[in-house]
Amino acid sequence: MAVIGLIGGPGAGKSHVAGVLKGFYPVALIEADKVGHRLLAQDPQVRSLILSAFGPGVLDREGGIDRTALGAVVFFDRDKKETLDSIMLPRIKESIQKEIESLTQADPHMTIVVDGALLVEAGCGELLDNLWYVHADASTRRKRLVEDRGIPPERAEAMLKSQAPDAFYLAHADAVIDNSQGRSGEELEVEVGMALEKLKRNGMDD
Ligand SMILES: CC(C)(COP(=O)(O)OP(=O)(O)OC[C@H]1O[C@@H](n2cnc3c(N)ncnc32)[C@H](O)[C@@H]1O)[C@@H](O)C(=O)NCCC(=O)NCCS
Ligand SMILES: Nc1ncnc2c1ncn2[C@@H]1O[C@H](COP(=O)(O)OP(=O)(O)OP(=O)(O)O)[C@@H](O)[C@H]1O
Repeated sequence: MAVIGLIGGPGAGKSHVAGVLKGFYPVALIEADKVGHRLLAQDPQVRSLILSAFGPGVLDREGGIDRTALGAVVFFDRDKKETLDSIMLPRIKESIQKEIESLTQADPHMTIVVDGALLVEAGCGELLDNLWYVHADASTRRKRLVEDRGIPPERAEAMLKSQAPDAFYLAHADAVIDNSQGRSGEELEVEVGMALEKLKRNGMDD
């Protein structure tokens, strides 16, 4: 059994690498973004804290949290992003921990992959056996966010600026997966396979 965390900036390709892993190996996937979306949509305490911190401008017509509006506030203002992080990250960690526990109970030998940009900031390091930094240069990431994901350029730029620099990720990573533009699918698959092999050799997947 091993729990692998995938970290990296927006557009680096964490979800893409998670997809490669899931396509080739029997792994369970936990997506931290989806955990956050669920909390925003379903947790009344989260809704109330967000409303107090950011005001009614971040609500949609039905009274739910409008993620586009909330992103427009926090990606452009460091203090507000810190406020959002203080509300979300401890709860995201708690949900991920519960999910890991229930997956492990169902199958103690399961390999679990957790995809999340802010796993280190959320204190999830202690839940993970191995942390992989998915890396792509800033211009590739910018291009992917704008062209592949349809995010407006100013918002993509603000998202890139609101995350930690390369040095932070490198300082915490056990392995680096290079997902730059121009790498072939086969190269990426080999690199992912090698990182898994290394984990096995180090006896972390028992
Ligand atoms: C800010 C929100 C409302 C924007 O929603 P939206 O649907 O537009 O974006 P989405 O959730 O798909 O996030 C896209 C990417 O933005 C980056 N990102 C998200 N939240 C943050 C943050 N607080 N700080 C820095 N980058 C972030 C991540 O790389 C993420 O993959 C949303 O991302 C959110 O609720 N963030 C807080 C939850 C969180 O911390 N998620 C990361 C879990 S590790
Ligand atoms: N190696 C690749 N080849 C082709 N397309 C890729 C590759 N890696 C990522 N992409 C595309 O780039 C976009 C961003 O990738 P992805 O969603 O995996 O990034 P992410 O790191 O999970 O981003 P975020 O933190 O914003 O969730 C997606 O549309 C994805 O399909």
